[in-house]
Parts: sequence; structure tokens; C-alpha cells
Amino acid sequence: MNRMVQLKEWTKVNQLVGKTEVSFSEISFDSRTVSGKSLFVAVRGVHVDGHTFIAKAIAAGCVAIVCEVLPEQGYRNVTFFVVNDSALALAQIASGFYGKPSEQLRLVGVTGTNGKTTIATMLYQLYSSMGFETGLFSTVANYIGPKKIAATHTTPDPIALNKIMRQMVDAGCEYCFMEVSSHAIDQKRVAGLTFAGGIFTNLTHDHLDYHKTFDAYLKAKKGFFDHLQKKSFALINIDDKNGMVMVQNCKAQIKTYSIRTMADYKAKIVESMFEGMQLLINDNEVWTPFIGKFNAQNLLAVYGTAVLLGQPQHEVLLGLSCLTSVDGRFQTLRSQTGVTAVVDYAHTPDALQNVIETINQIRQPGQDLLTVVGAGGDRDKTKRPEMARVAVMGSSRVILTSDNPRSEDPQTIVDEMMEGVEFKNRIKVVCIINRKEAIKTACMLAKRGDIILVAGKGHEDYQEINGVKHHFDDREIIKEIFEMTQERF
Ligand SMILES: CC(=O)N[C@H]1[C@@H](OP(=O)(O)OP(=O)(O)OC[C@H]2O[C@@H](n3ccc(=O)[nH]c3=O)[C@H](O)[C@@H]2O)O[C@H](CO)[C@@H](O)[C@@H]1O[C@H](C)C(=O)N[C@@H](C)C(=O)N[C@H](CCC(=O)O)C(=O)O
Ligand SMILES: Nc1ncnc2c1ncn2[C@@H]1O[C@H](COP(=O)(O)OP(=O)(O)OP(=O)(O)O)[C@@H](O)[C@H]1O
Ligand SMILES: N[C@H](CCC[C@H](N)C(=O)O)C(=O)O
Ligand SMILES: [Mg+2]
Repeated sequence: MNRMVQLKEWTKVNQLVGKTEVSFSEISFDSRTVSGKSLFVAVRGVHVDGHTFIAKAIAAGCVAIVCEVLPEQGYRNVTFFVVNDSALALAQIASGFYGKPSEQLRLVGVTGTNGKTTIATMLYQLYSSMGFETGLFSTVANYIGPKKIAATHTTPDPIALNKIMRQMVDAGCEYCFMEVSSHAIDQKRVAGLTFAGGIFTNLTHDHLDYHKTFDAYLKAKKGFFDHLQKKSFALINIDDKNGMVMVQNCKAQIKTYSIRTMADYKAKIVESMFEGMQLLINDNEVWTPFIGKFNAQNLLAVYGTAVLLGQPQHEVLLGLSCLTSVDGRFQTLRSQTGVTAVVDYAHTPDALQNVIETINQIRQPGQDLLTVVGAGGDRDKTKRPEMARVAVMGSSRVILTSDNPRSEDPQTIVDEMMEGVEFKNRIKVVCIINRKEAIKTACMLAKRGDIILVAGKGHEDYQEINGVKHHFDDREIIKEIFEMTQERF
């Protein structure tokens, strides 16, 4: 097949240098993994400029190069396509190369600081239960119908995205739900996709290491809605103060959801307990196995999306009551001695506050909340003191510990967290760097009826220390300790 002709159809080419007839069997943006007869796209990255690897890609057998600037050295038998923006070109070429699979699916993207995995996974569960072949891209895992594929990113790179979407279409998937991270929007990973709809959850403190300012973070998220097509929908959480800001320049049909004010989709919590909550969604009663105001909002987003995609209301409501918990999100474990442990992926101040608030709303007098929490290394440092402050404000006792320290010293991370704790509250806090020991200490301190919150790692089954991922699963450790406790009594 003459791919060159198509390439011009997929992306705007300013200049073509070299043979006009060229065909390639793969596309790649990484000279380290490129194999022969490929098209290499030189992308300016966060750390290095892909243009510096053009020679290496050619040496590895690449026959065509997409770049913003031609290399000084000329190459025979290699065709160069000069474009304005390689990252955008990569997204468009990847989509074209795999036959524009997003146009053959009803694709819905979920963006916001928190709630993306929860909403996308609930939608995947809901649509699968309604009998549709469905795809999912999430932080926890990707799915092609029932087939699970390991996830490396919250939102994969454009080649992986389109390749997997093609497999989804070929497997008969009609719907696909995906998380759209701010990194992905900024790096144009989703720029070649056609969305049937987009959901905005909320915007709070995270990733300022990458975006530098809250305004830049907001603009990245907003960019997703700026690019939605007129025929698609934008479903917005208007309980978030930036909800309507997201759609200021949006051409799509705008719909809103709220648990506080008038909106297209609204909910009220009627009753709440550890096992779940009774909701009124647009005046219909529904029992769901989730708790917390944030989950009422997540469920509304799911409900609104399904209705906007054309499902009958009563079927959606029935489906909501049958959803099961999302891996590592408010996952509860009970000991024989009457202690409840909650494992949750809260790794931002807002998420932590929401989870603690939710527990405190159902906690009875005399029951203590012991929170075990850390913060990731090589990530936004400014959220560290905030997370500790939030944890201490809402908990009876706090154990600050290590999350994924990555290349950082875990003690330094914990010290930076501690700076957010007022001097008078420091008596409530201990620091135990070893996460297993920290969890064990919380279990030791807990009495019948108490609640232990182990936050930050949720579904993760590893702890990343200096580039090595060691097996580590909060849930496994809690179970192991709970079993020990059982023997003791
Ligand atoms: C900081 C960041 O987001 N980096 C992403 C980015 O890579 P980069 O810009 O750092 O790449 P780079 O090292 O500067 O290299 C630039 C270019 O040169 C190429 N190169 C580089 C070296 C070489 O020898 N040869 C070569 O060709 C690279 O392939 C790349 O195309 O583009 C890559 C391809 O898409 C991503 O894999 C990579 O994700 C890294 C691994 C990462 O950890 N990203 C995290 C922060 C992330 O994306 N997280 C979000 C979730 C956030 C959340 O909401 O919680 C996610 O969507 O997963
Ligand atoms: N709608 C929400 N608003 C605020 N907090 C939420 C919401 N939904 C979930 N949370 C909290 O945030 C944590 C992370 O939720 P989830 O994994 O769904 O978010 P995410 O947006 O996918 O995060 P990530 O950016 O890491 O992929 C949950 O464990 C819970 O504590
Ligand atoms: N997607 C988020 C996950 C954070 C999870 C937390 N356990 C950590 O490692 O910081 C990130 O990469 O920032
Ligand atoms: Mg996620």
C-alpha cells in the first residue's frame, strides 16, 4: 500500500523531501524500539528532543521521517515529511494508520483531577452488563470486551491508543470509555480521536510539577473540551467551580450534573452506610454499592452519559444498582476483631479529604479513624504538606509513610508532608517509613469498631523504589495482618 498518499490526507505536510513513493509497515516515535521499514515521528519531549534520534532511527531501518525541522545531513532512500507540530501529526497519523477506529466506536473521554478511573470503569461495567461489547482505557487496566490488557499509562500514547482501538473495533466493540489525563491532552495523545462525548469531573490540586501553574493545568483540561465536535456532548460537573469554565469555548452540546444545584442530571443522597447508599437520581430511587458525595457525583456522570448515549433511563438505573466496586477505590476489609480497613487510591489533597469526610459521616461516636498515608516521589511536591494537613484534620491519628518514593529519599518526602501539620497537632502523627510496618502499627493501635484508612496506592501491586518495582499490595498486607490478629485473640 502507498502510505505516503494517505499520510498527506491524515496530516498537514509543509514540505516533502526524498522519494515520493514510500511505504512503511509500522509507525514509531522511539528510536530505541523502532524496527525496520517504519515511519519515525520525531517528537519534542519533556526531557529530550526526538529530532536528535533521527539518525539512529534511520540506522535502525526507518524509511520515512516526520519532523518539524530537517536534519542538516541529507539521507538517500529516506523520505522526510516536514510538519508544524510532530506530536499532533503523530496523533493524526496513528489514527489514519489504524483506519480511524475511534470513528467506528462511540468513544467517551473522562477528564478531571479525580474520578476518571471510577467513572470510566463504572461505564465499562454498565455497558458490558447491558450486553454491549465494550472497551476501556484506565489507570488500572485496559479491556477489549472481556479481554484484559495491562495498562502502562492512564492514557496511552497515540500509537498504542489507536492500535488497541482497532482491536476493539475488530472484536465487535460498539462503545469505548477512556480516561483522558492532563498529560495526554497537553502532549496531544488524544488529538487524532473522534469523541462522542466528554465528561469533566473536577479540578483540584495535582500535577503542578508538570503543568507548573494551576492555570496551565486548567488550560490543559479545557483543551479537551475546546476540541470536541459539535455533534458530541460535554457533560460537566457544575459543583466544581471550574465546571463551566471548561466549556467556555466548546462547540459540543453542553449538559450538566450536580448534587447541589439545578442541573440536567441531579442526585440527592437519601441514606448512606458502609455497604452503600440510597440515591434519588432525577427523582428516581436507586440503591448503589458505593458511598460518599463524590461517588454520588460519579454515578450521576455515568447516568447522564448513558442517557445521552441513548439508553432508556430505567435500564440505566437498574444497571447502576448492579455495579461492583472499582479495584482499589474505597475497598473495605474487615478483621475478626471488628476493625474495618479502607484501601483507597486517594493521592491528592481533595481525594483524601473526600474519603476522610465520607468515613467521618458514617463513623459512630467512640470509633477512631487511623489514617496511613504517604505521597509519591518525583511528583508534585506542593501537594505533600496539604495531604498531611488534610489527613490530620480529619483523623484521630495519622501514620505518615512511604508511597512510591521513586528516585527520592522517602524520609525527605515525609518531612515535607510534616510541614503541613500544625505544631499542636503533631502529637497525633507518627512517621514510619516502612509502609508495611506503618500499616501493621495502625492495625495494632486499632480497637474494635475503629476504621483504618490506607490511602494513596489503591489497586497498585508494587512499590517503586529507585527504578525498581517491588511487589507490594496494601490489601494483601492488611489481610495478612488481620489473619495474625485473629490468631492472637
Ligand atoms: C512526563 C511525561 O508525561 N512523559 C511522557 C512523554 O515522554 P517524554 O516527553 O518524557 O519523552 P522524552 O524522553 O523527552 O523523549 C522525547 C521523544 O524522543 C524519543 N526518544 C527518546 C530517547 C531515545 O533514545 N530515542 C527516542 O526516540 C522518545 O520516544 C520521545 O518520543 O511521552 C511518552 C510517550 O507518550 C510517555 O510514555 C511519557 O510518559 C512517562 C513515562 C510518564 O511517566 N508519564 C506520566 C507522568 C503520565 O503520563 N501520567 C499520566 C497520568 C497522570 C494522572 O492523571 O494521574 C498518564 O496519562 O499516564
Ligand atoms: N468524583 C470525585 N471527586 C473527588 N474525589 C474522587 C472522585 N472520585 C473518586 N475520588 C477519590 O479519588 C481517588 C482516585 O479516584 P480515581 O482513581 O477514580 O481518579 P482518577 O481521576 O482516575 O485518578 P488518576 O489521575 O490517578 O488516574 C479515589 O480513590 C477517591 O478517593
Ligand atoms: N497517576 C498518578 C498516580 C499517583 C499514585 C501514587 N501512588 C504515586 O505513586 O504518586 C501519578 O502518577 O501521579
Ligand atoms: Mg485514573
